[in-house]
Amino acid sequence: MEQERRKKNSAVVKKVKTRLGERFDEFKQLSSYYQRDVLPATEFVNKALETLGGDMQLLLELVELLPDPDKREAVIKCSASLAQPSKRDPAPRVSWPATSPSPDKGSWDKSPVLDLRESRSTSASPRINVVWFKPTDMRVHDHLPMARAHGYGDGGTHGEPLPVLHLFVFDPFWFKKLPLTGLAKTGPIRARFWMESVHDLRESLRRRGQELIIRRQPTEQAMRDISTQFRIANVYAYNEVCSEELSMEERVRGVVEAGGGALSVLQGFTLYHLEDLPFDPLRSFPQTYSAFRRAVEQGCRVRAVGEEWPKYRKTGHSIVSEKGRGSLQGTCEPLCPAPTGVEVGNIPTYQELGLEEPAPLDDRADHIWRGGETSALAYLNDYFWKRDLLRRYVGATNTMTEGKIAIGKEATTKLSPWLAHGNLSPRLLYQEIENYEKRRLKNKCTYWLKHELIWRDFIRFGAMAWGDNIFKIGGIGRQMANWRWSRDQAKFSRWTTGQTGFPFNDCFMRELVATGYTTHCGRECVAWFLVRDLGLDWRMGGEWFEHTLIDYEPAANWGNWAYRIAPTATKWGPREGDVTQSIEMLLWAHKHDPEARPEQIATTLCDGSQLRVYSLVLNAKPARHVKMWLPELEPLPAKVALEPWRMSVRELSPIFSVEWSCEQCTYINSSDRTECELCNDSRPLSYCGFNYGKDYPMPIVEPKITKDKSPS
Ligand SMILES: Cc1cc2nc3c(=O)[nH]c(=O)nc-3n(C[C@H](O)[C@H](O)[C@H](O)COP(=O)(O)OP(=O)(O)OC[C@H]3O[C@@H](n4cnc5c(N)ncnc54)[C@H](O)[C@@H]3O)c2cc1C
Repeated sequence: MEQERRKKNSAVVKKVKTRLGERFDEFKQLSSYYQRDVLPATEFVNKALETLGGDMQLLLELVELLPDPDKREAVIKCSASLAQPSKRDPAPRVSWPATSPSPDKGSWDKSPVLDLRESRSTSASPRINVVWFKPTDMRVHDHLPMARAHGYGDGGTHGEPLPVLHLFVFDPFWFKKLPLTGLAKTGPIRARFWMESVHDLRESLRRRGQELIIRRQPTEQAMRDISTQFRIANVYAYNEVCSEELSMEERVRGVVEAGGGALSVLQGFTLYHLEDLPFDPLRSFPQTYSAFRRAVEQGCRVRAVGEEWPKYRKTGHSIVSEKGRGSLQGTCEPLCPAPTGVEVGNIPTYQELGLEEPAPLDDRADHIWRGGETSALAYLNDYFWKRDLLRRYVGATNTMTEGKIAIGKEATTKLSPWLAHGNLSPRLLYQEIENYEKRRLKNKCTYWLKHELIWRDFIRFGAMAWGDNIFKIGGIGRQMANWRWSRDQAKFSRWTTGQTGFPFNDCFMRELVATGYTTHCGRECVAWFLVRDLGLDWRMGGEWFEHTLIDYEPAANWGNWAYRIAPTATKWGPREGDVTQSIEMLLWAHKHDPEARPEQIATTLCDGSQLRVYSLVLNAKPARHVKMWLPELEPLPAKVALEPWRMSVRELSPIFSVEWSCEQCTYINSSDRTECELCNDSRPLSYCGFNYGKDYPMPIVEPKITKDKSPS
């Protein structure tokens, strides 16, 4: 009997689906609310009729699809009474949009404005829940605040079903000027990524019959405005760890509580849950990354993705991998209705945000990122499953394994912009690594990606433990306050524009400006150079990164500067009488590039320090990275492109190994030279059309040159 019913139903579904197209999905959504008791029978019938264009016959046919016989019967009764209009229930308190707003085409600024009612919240105003999305959680998968707002509590229980308003605010806070440099907190490249992410989130919600309400004003003001129209029962949001964001949270809490509601702040962003940590991050945070890693690896588990959502929990489909369903369907359904009568709001223009429109991303970029969960998941699928790159992943912070080079398009995942904006949940990424390990291969590379996510957690929980010290000149242990810091604007400007005359700095800085990204190795090179060699206030570097990075996240940026860069750089030098020390990078390059021979780089090593500064020069043999971002150095042999001062320092000869042959000074040792470069008193500063000092600047500080010192 039941089998027959199912057979009949699937025939009905097939027929009606073709006829109704998108409206069938709407109907399905409505019936899921009805089955979950979010909608009473009368309201379900009213809305279903609207969706079906008033076709009662069709409705009765579709009602047969409902599995629960009581629910079917209630609808049939209700439809009969609806035949007499006078008996219809009064209009529901919270109404629905007749159809989901159609996705914006072309410009995403033209989102429709729904009926805006000027009203003051009263006890009769509709009660709603709010999901407060932030720039760090722009997705629908594995989103705890969304689950809670839609009535899913711990263990998947069903809470009070209220209409849910989804909110994203372009708060002017994110675009205000930074104190030392006067730069906008968010630069144009990251702003574009945000806009794309917001657009994607809005589309994703619309596909679920929801709407993303967008505002451009202080967040607490946005909340206040909403509370003049609705009674806000609960605002659900992810937690913050840095002080300015926490202050914003407190202001929002004030507004919500004044209206009789509550702000529920839920733990997220990290791989591990705060409550699962085997130590109290505020009282006994591990002193070092290694201690942190050992503690979490031994003492806590990673919670499952989206365990709050019954449908997702039940099917357990991968939303990424080839063997799973590969779509977001079921990750966060069914949902409560959206309130209507709200101005939906547009995504602002660059001009409205006070920014210049950015040029398209430079095609030399490691990746042309597009913001949003859709592209994040597609990219992840591509990296893991289609191109199968995880098996040879190197990892951002993998600096100790000789021969490993963390520069290059495939050496690291390039997921940071999506992780930083919450387009991708770290738990989902972790789950996918485990899938990969089960299905394809488990090796050091697959582990290393988990290790990087632990780094990410260390820095984020660290920001809780270290507090505002990560923004202060003295740093985490306040040990750097009295170091000789400078704020020399001319030096800073040469650093930011990639004109210091040190290719290992300049290539990464130019890449950063053009793309919003450079590898971890690049970030460490330029950051160390700023502190150790230029002696500039490290917070100026921090601000530059904050403005420029496409993957900026406050804890990750300031935490890395305060924990990793500034203390190490000031500990090791420069000491009295020292000149540039970051040349150590060349030593590191040697260790990592099997093709670099000691004698090729031994001439420009720093003096003694074992500090390992990485592999800038990676791809050292052809100096690929340097030449890609500093095309003016293209005519130079690789060794000279990496250290152009070889052209001007007699002790560094032979500068060009190619064609060199002067034992007793008669040979023209390179193509355009008329005299031996060693024996010639006026050493030429041009080579194959390259004019040193004109095409590329002389070094901003003197390179430290230690002749004939081989790396240990
Ligand atoms: C001075 C400085 C500032 C930085 N600022 C940021 C920032 O604002 N936002 C940011 O996401 N990363 C920052 N990093 C960390 C790191 O450089 C980038 O996360 C990494 O380069 C991103 O490339 P990927 O996604 O290919 O890395 P992968 O090697 O693929 O790593 C996977 C993920 O692990 C995380 N991760 C890896 N290393 C770190 C780390 N040291 N700290 C925090 N997370 C890490 C990132 O989310 C990254 O996407 C900074 C590093 C330094 C030295």
